[in-house]
Amino acid sequence: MRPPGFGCRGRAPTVLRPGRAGHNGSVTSSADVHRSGFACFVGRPNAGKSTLTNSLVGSKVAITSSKPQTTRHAIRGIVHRPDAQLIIVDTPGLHRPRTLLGRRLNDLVYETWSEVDVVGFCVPADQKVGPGDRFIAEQLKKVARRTPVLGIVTKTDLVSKEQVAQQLLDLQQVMDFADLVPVSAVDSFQVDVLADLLVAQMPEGPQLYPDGELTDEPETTLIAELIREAALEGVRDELPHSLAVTIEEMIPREGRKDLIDVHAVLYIERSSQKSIVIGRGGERLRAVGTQARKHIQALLGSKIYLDLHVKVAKDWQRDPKQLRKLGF
Ligand SMILES: Nc1nc2c(ncn2[C@@H]2O[C@H](COP(=O)(O)OP(=O)(O)OP(=O)(O)O)[C@@H](O)[C@H]2O)c(=O)[nH]1
Repeated sequence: MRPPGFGCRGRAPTVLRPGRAGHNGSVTSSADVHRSGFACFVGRPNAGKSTLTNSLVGSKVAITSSKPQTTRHAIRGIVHRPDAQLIIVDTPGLHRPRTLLGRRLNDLVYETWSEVDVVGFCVPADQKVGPGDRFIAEQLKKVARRTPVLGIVTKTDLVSKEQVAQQLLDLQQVMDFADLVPVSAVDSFQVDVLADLLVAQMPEGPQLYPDGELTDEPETTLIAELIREAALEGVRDELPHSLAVTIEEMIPREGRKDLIDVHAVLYIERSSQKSIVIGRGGERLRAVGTQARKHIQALLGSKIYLDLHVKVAKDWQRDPKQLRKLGF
């Protein structure tokens, strides 16, 4: 269920910024104001958007991986602060679509941009600002009149201070930003500053989610994503895009209060991919299960038995019926 306000841009136009003069000339201190709203991060695949979301939220809600285009769902992380509630929508990396899945992912990105209060454009510090970034900037300019865009240089821990400064200058060339900020999610450098900048763009508003809630994604979606994340580790280039995970069943074990049975299916596109996912004597699949189980148990706060099956859904990325079945 969407909380009130999401997707509604018709909110009070006069938003008092903390410490800034309002229309009546009075200065509003941040202590007087509670803000709430939505933010999303955009950027090339692998720019560090999911990791930044997790760092801001302080918990693993979006899956991260060194494989590009890992994120497929608009998972929202929620940042709770005394003065604000910031809901972060994690979008897939924008790219030139080659398949039906690719086009659907891009549509999801554009839809999200028009619904949020602020967009953070992420560019990694260790890669030159390039055609991919300029492509995104061109698309962002279309929404920038309505939605403020922050320029975020990510992964600053990977380069020198001088390179960070140069990257900020280079990023500034591609479009006008409401603000520019360098961050590192890995060593938490300036993540709090970024949170302040995002919150400053939120309208005044009440808390939209209860205290302690970190995401409104269904638990099964998070669990499926954790399994996919584990399965992505160490697989070769073309396979990541062929993997999809569904949770078929999740039930408490009869007579056991402390154990949940989770039955999941890992889909691939071709039977030739089966041996890669399963590994010799089932070795790889077992390792995937062990890693996923660890994260799922942490998420649920309960022991689980994870039953993983591998099935072939032939060319599912190009088949509308199968895409629907897999939740896209
Ligand atoms: N050193 C360093 N690595 C980072 C940082 N943030 C992310 N990474 C790494 O960069 C890779 C990509 O990070 P993600 O957060 O998955 O990137 P993403 O932009 O969400 O990627 P997509 O889902 O493909 O769009 C992972 O290997 C992360 O561990 C950072 O601040 N410092």
